[in-house]
Amino acid sequence: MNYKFEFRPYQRKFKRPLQTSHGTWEIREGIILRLTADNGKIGLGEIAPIGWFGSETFLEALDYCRNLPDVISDRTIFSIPPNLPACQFGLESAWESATLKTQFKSAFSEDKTPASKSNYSGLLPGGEGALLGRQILWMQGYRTFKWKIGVLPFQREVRILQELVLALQEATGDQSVFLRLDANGGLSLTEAEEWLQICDQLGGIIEYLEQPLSVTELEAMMELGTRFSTAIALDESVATLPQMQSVYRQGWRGIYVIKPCIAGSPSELRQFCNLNKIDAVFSSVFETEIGRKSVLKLAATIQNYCPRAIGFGVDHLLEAEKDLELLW
Ligand SMILES: O=C(O)CCC(=O)C1=CC=C[C@@H](O)[C@@H]1C(=O)O
Ligand SMILES: [Mg+2]
Repeated sequence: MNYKFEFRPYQRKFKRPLQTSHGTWEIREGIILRLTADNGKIGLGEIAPIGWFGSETFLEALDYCRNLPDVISDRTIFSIPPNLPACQFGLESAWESATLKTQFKSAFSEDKTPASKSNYSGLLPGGEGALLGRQILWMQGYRTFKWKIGVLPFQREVRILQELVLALQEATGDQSVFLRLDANGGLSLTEAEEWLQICDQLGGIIEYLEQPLSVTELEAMMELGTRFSTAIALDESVATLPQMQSVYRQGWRGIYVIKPCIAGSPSELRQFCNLNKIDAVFSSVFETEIGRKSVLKLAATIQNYCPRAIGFGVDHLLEAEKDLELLW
């Protein structure tokens, strides 16, 4: 089958530059795709790369799209090179929505009601902003929160964490509340041990410590996992499907924070998760609702994907989305 191929680059500003231990991120650049099948059916998809996180760069993705012909075949879509995982995800997702009839009932509803937010994890502002940010997200219905650490000096962050946990414990009635800490690979082994020691003393409210060490320290993170009760989750170490497969082969059976939009082929990702019963938490890359819809569709087909909140509580950090229909 052949498809008319159209694409439109977009930009979306963060309200405040996103601080991580990789640096600051001010503008999310991506590409919206439209495939029109011979029978007139249309499929939308999104390419939302994060070069510094492990996928191709935005410019590499744009260059790839510019070199595609106006009409592309199934063969082209399923032979995108593995060094372009965000392109693989975007094009295959658009193909799925232009060809597959399956509707899906996602466990993660898209409506903005507080109840639906309980299945989502809300990303808190870095540093002291987390305290006010938590109150705002709490009122919106979130009960799982993520906070980036390794941004301020250790002692200051520990003090903020203690205030955050106290506020959460006071606010919590009978509902379970979780806090995720994300170090973006920026801690030393000693700092990671100190953080895990503190987490273990907080009585289970810390769901996991995400990517405490750099991607080259898998063995050290596996060893940490045997010494502390707080779970460790890999993120940068499993940014793409080849990395997930390599880490699984090396014996990682802990949590995989999966960013489907930059991981690669959705069908191969589905197979990897279902075959290996991966303890997965799907995570946003600050894509638009087109990319998010593709991810929710994928999450609905991952058998044991449900118990953990999905890391898509990020919209509040970005400027309002432009109406993507106006791109055409
Ligand atoms: O995973 C989430 O809950 C939200 C998304 C998120 O935290 C991230 C998205 C993209 C890059 C990073 O800044 C960050 C992460 O490291 O997980
Ligand atoms: Mg992370």
